[in-house]
Amino acid sequence: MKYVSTRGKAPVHSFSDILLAGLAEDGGLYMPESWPRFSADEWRAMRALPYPELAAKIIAPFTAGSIDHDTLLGFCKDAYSQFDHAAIVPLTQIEDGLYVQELFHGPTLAFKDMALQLLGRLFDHVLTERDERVTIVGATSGDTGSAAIEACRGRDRLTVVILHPEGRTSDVQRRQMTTVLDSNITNLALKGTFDDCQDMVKAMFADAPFRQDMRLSAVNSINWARIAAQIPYYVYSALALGAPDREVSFAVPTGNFGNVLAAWVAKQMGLPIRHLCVGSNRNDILTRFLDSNDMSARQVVPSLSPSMDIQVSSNFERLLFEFLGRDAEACAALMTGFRSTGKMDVPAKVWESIHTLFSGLALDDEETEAQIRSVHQNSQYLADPHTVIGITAGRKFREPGVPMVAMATAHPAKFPDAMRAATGITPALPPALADLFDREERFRVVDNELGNVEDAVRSAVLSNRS
Ligand SMILES: Cc1ncc(COP(=O)(O)O)c(C=O)c1O
Ligand SMILES: N[C@@H](CCOP(=O)(O)O)C(=O)O
Repeated sequence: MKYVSTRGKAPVHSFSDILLAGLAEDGGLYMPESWPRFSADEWRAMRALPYPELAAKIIAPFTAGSIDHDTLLGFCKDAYSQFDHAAIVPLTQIEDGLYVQELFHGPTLAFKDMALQLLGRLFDHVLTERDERVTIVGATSGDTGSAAIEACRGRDRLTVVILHPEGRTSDVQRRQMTTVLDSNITNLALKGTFDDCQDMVKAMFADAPFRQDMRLSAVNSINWARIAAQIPYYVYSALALGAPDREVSFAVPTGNFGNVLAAWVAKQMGLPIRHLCVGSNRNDILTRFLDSNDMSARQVVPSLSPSMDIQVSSNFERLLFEFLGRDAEACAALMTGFRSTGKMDVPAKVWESIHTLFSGLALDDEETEAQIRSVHQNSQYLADPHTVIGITAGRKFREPGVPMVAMATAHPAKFPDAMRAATGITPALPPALADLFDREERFRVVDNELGNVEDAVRSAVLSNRS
């Protein structure tokens, strides 16, 4: 498979190249040149596959030409071997027509493990083949950071620098990152929001000499490999609920738009997905856009679902590119305009076709807390503050005869204060994390200033190599 940039001014690359590059040189995001498709018979034949085999089948067309199927299968088996549920991504019915699919059975208790456990292995493989090293710079609002750290710790071809917004993650989320003391891991607490962290990562990529010198790479969902590895769980639940002989809808709590984008890709690949419902907190730019074509960024406000405290959703660019008929020039113009004005005028026709497939629902903190309580009381299901937003969106948009699957993106133990306030229950951390609050923490607070952050990245690389 070859990959093109959404801004049309970067060279076409192979999977291995874009895995290491992360972001395209023209500031755009990589997209596959074409969509692989499976026939109804091919989907049916996948119904009996264990999750790692299903994952390898779905991801293989995207790695074709770079990584062969058997090698990929080995990585998938290994990546999902340490998940704490036999089904890896178990599906539970909580109401009539409404299901929850749990994506948090990996080592760091959030859906990010689904892709990052695989990415760590892919990075190692490609870097060993090429005898190279890279520096991963990542931005996190709480979950990507720990999943990336866990997947990459101790890998000597990788130096990892993660930026989190100071004081804006839960304590559990912060400690899951800052208590990992391996020499290839550095945590920076940026004085700012997640959007500032993500902007900082993009600014480092835009500094061509620095990018080259440090051999920068990415673990956020700007890296296409993240999206590819998030597709299989949609296939898994759709097949379990009757696809390809029945349509299925999904409800996804959304921030950077990477998770729901993977569902949309599954539809491009021929999976009969009827409707995609997006849930957000008060940082509701995406749901405002879906409701009324209002794509205007506001100040990021802290919420009970900190991982979704995001206003600039990177992966929206990929959707836009596709709905603009892959017109890279138009896409680049809209994205640069958005960057400079904080507002995007999406052509009405484009908005209408997106709106036909996607719907959005935003909940404020009070509603989120009330929904956690009500789902627990009515269905005996303990949903974390992100998951419950997806469940509520799914409930609103479900249609008779079409199963609605809400994605459970994080374990409730990551947000003990919110869970206790809503239900009186403090979910326990699993045994592997039971001593999290006794562990030593290491991180540096940095100003939101490019030079400072680049210096910190440089010294992380030097100290990891010495
Ligand atoms: C727990 C949780 N739920 C939902 C989201 C939103 O997912 P996405 O950014 O892929 O839209 C995130 C962060 O990305 C998350 O960590
Ligand atoms: N919610 C994320 C933010 C980054 O999203 P990503 O999927 O692009 O890595 C987080 O928890 O860090």
